[in-house]
Amino acid sequence: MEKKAIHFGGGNIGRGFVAEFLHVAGYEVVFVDVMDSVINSLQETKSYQVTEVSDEGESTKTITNYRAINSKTHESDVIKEISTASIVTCAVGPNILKFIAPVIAKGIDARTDAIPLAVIACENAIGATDTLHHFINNNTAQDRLDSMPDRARFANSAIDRIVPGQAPEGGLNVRIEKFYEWVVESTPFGEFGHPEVPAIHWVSNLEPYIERKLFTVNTGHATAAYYGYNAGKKTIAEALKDPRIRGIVRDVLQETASLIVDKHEISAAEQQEYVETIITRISNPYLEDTVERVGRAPMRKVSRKERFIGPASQLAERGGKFESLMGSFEMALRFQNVEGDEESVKMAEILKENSPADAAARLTGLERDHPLFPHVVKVIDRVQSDTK
Ligand SMILES: NC(=O)c1ccc[n+]([C@@H]2O[C@H](COP(=O)([O-])OP(=O)(O)OC[C@H]3O[C@@H](n4cnc5c(N)ncnc54)[C@H](O)[C@@H]3O)[C@@H](O)[C@H]2O)c1
Ligand SMILES: O=P(O)(O)OC[C@@H](O)[C@@H](O)[C@H](O)[C@H](O)CO
Repeated sequence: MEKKAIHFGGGNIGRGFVAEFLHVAGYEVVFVDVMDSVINSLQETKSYQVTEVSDEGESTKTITNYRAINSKTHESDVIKEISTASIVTCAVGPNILKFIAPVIAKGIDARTDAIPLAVIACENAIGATDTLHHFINNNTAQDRLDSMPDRARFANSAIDRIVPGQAPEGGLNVRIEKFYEWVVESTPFGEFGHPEVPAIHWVSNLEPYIERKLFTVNTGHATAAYYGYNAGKKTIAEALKDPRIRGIVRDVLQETASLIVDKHEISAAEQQEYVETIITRISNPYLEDTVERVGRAPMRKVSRKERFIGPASQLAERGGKFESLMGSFEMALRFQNVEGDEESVKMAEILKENSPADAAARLTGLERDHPLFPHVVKVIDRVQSDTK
C-alpha cells in the first residue's frame, strides 16, 4: 500500500518544504488547511512547482500526488485519513497548534495499525512537537493516555529553509532558497524505527540543532527585520545592504555564538562558518523577503524561549554579554501597529497600558528575579517614553 502523510498548513513552508520532501520520499501528501482558497487550489490542480532561486540561477521541481481537505468543513474526513496514515506533520505557526490538536487526537484515537503514527511539528519553536503532544493529550480521554504510545510517537524537529511571502499570481507555486535543513529526534520511535524520509537528518539530541538554528538564523533574521523596519527598509536583503544594520547583525550573532559554543559541543570555528553561511543566506537578494513577514508576530518573538530573550537570559545567567540582543529586543518592541499584524497591535496596547515591569513580565514571561529582568525593564521604559 502507498505510504500516506497528512500535513497541516498548505502555506509557504508546507508546500515549499515539508510536502516537497515527503513527496520525494514516496508519500502521498494530504494537505489539511482552513483557508478555502488554498484548499480549492490544491483540489483543482494535479501539480505545483517549487523553484529554488540563487545566484547560480533557478531550478524547478514539480510536486504531484497530493490531495487536500478543509478541516473547517470536513473534520471527519481528516480523522479518517489520520487513522490510516504513517506520518502527521504541521507548519501552521506555533500559536495554532492548540487548534489542530483536537482533530489529530481523534485521528490517533481511531488508529488500529500496529505501527504508531509519527507526529512531527515543523514550526520555528523549541519543543513544538512537545507542545502539540500536550494539547493532544488534553483532547484525549484519560483512560486512553497510557496506551497512546501504541498509536502515536512524537518527535521534535528543527526546520530551516527561507520561504518568503509569495506573489499572488504564482498560485500554488513556491519560490524558495536552495539551502534546507530538517533535523528530527529519532529516539521517540524506539523499536519501530523512524520513518524513511531521506531529507531528514535524524539525531538523538535535538537541543544543539534547534538552539543553533533559532538563535542564529532566526535571531539574525529578526534583528535585520526589526532594525530594517525601523529604518524604513522594505526587504531583509535591503536592510543587510546597510553597513550599520549588517554590523549590528554580526554583533548580535557574536553574542549568540558565544552561548552556542559554550553550551553545546560546537567549536568556535564551526559556529563562525555557520554564521557566515547564515548571513549570506539571509542577504539573498533573489528572495524578496519583506521585513514585515520576518518580523511578524512580535509578541511570540519577544517571549521567554524565543530568539532574543531565550539566548539573552541564558547569557545573563552565565555572565556573558547580551547588550546587542537587547538592542534587537528594543527594535522588536518598536514594531508596533503594523498593518495586518494583530500581535503588533496587541503589543502596542500592552506597552501603553502597563508599567515597565508589568509589561516586561507579560511580554517576555521572564521571572522578576531573573538577572536579565532589570535590563528588559530599562529597554521597555525607554520605548514607552518614546512612544507616549
Ligand atoms: N517561511 C519560512 O521561511 C519558514 C521556515 C521554517 C519554518 N517556518 C515555520 O513554519 C510555520 C508556517 O510558516 P509559513 O511561512 O509557512 O506560514 P504561512 O502563513 O505561509 O502558512 C501557514 C498555513 O497554515 C494554515 N492554517 C492556519 N490555521 C490552520 C488550522 N487551524 N488548520 C490547518 N491549517 C491552518 C494557514 O491557512 C496557512 O496556509 C511557522 O511556524 C514558521 O515559523 C517557516
Ligand atoms: O517564521 P517565523 O515568524 O518564526 O520567523 C520568520 C523567519 O525568520 C523564518 O520564517 C525564516 O525564514 C525561517 O525560519 C528560515 O528557516
